[in-house]
Amino acid sequence: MEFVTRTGFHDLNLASRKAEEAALRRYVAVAWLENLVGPLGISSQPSEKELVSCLRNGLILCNVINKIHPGAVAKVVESNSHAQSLNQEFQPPPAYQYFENVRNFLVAIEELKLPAFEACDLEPDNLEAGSVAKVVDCLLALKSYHECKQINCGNENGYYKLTRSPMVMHSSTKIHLRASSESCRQLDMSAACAKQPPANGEIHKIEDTIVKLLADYMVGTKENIDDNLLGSFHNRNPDSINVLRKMIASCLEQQLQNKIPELKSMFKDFIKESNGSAVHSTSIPLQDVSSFGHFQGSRAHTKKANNHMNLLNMQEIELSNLKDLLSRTKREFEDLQSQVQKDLKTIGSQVEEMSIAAVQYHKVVEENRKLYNMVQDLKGNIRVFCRIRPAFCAGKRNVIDFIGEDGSLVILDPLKPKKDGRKVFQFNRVFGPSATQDDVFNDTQPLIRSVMDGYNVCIFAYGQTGSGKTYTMSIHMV
Ligand SMILES: Nc1ncnc2c1ncn2[C@@H]1O[C@H](COP(=O)(O)OP(=O)(O)OP(=O)(O)O)[C@@H](O)[C@H]1O
Repeated sequence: MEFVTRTGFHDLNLASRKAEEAALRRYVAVAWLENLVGPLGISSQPSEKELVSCLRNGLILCNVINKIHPGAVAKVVESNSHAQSLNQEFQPPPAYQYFENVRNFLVAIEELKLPAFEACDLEPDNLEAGSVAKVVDCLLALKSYHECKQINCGNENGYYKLTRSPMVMHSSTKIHLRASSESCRQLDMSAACAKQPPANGEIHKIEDTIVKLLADYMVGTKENIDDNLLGSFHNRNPDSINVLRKMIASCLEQQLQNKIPELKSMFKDFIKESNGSAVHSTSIPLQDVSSFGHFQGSRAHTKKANNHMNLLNMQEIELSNLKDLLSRTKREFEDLQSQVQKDLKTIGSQVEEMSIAAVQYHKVVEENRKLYNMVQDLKGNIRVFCRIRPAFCAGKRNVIDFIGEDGSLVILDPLKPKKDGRKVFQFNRVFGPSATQDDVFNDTQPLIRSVMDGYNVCIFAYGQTGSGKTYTMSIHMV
């Protein structure tokens, strides 16, 4: 039950452990390459970039595979500066070498059914997470293939083990997956495995899948397993099955998190939201195979929760915007209110001033009216005007002797002697034959205003027939 005690994948040092393991694998690969093709011109413990720069031109790769499998790469594009480039690790090789040699190497690797990588994984300036690991995997697989080939004395169909961890090689209890026992299923990554189909039936397929995952996990995490475990699994031993469950669940979780890096942060957020406290995502117990379903469900739930959180955040932002708008509107409304009150006050004072002015105006008007009528009175309550009609016959004698501005009128009777024939009359005003209707109206108009002011006024005309009474009293429209 050593596995159970070593399944601490969730501790926070997982990343450093992985980096350490990757570095060890890289050193083993470099040591093997140097052993095979001589000094590479890099340190025995190179960085990822150093290793990739060294392998980038493809010469070393082609030489290695040709040593293991002569003729695997028929034509290696040599460079004059090959030796030099080996020593100068960062000198970029010509592009055609890079592409041709690396491409030929990868074709040969695929023909040997070994795990390959992509040409772009050898780009030292664009190293992606896991790209160098793929290169190292390929080299170690080639190494295993080589060792297997040596053990089987050139029998290319012999099985070889894909070493994932250098520590496995040094382990005293390393797995012998190559065992040909009938009771144990063989874990074979080579073409030979493909040539040996698994046992018939669905159950065997599932078993194969589980065993592959198990082995992958065990090798990858430096765990080990005794030969009895697979047998126990076949015998439905509950303990063994439980161990397998835990390992597979953990393995799947790890692989998922590696493939979907953002899953970790999503898990963190989800757990924070759910529990209200920060819990590391790797602390989520995935105890059995069914946990994977739960994990997937949790992922969907996390996505949903994230969507809800985003929605909630957006609504909170909108709410705060609305609050700001409301407070701004309130302030504007208050400003408007105070402004309106000020305006009302101003208008009130203006109205008050106007009403005072109006009262004063009325007083003045009243006073003016009184004074006006007083003037009318002083002019005389009874006024007598005399209007002389123009003569109709030109040949008739004129009896008007004199018309004074002060209202005096002198008449001369031609039939009587001069002294007796002269008659003098006094009126308020005398309108001569040439006076117009307007002249008469101008003198009458003030009386009409007195009528409007409430005074009684009477205007009448007196005279003999045809003297012009109706004509004078009528309004003459010009
Ligand atoms: N100032 C004047 N200028 C020109 N024509 C006048 C004037 N006054 C009166 N007449 C004319 O004299 C004529 C007689 O005038 P009017 O009818 O007004 O007289 P009357 O005094 O009213 O007569 P009655 O007493 O018979 O009614 C009219 O044809 C009128 O047009």
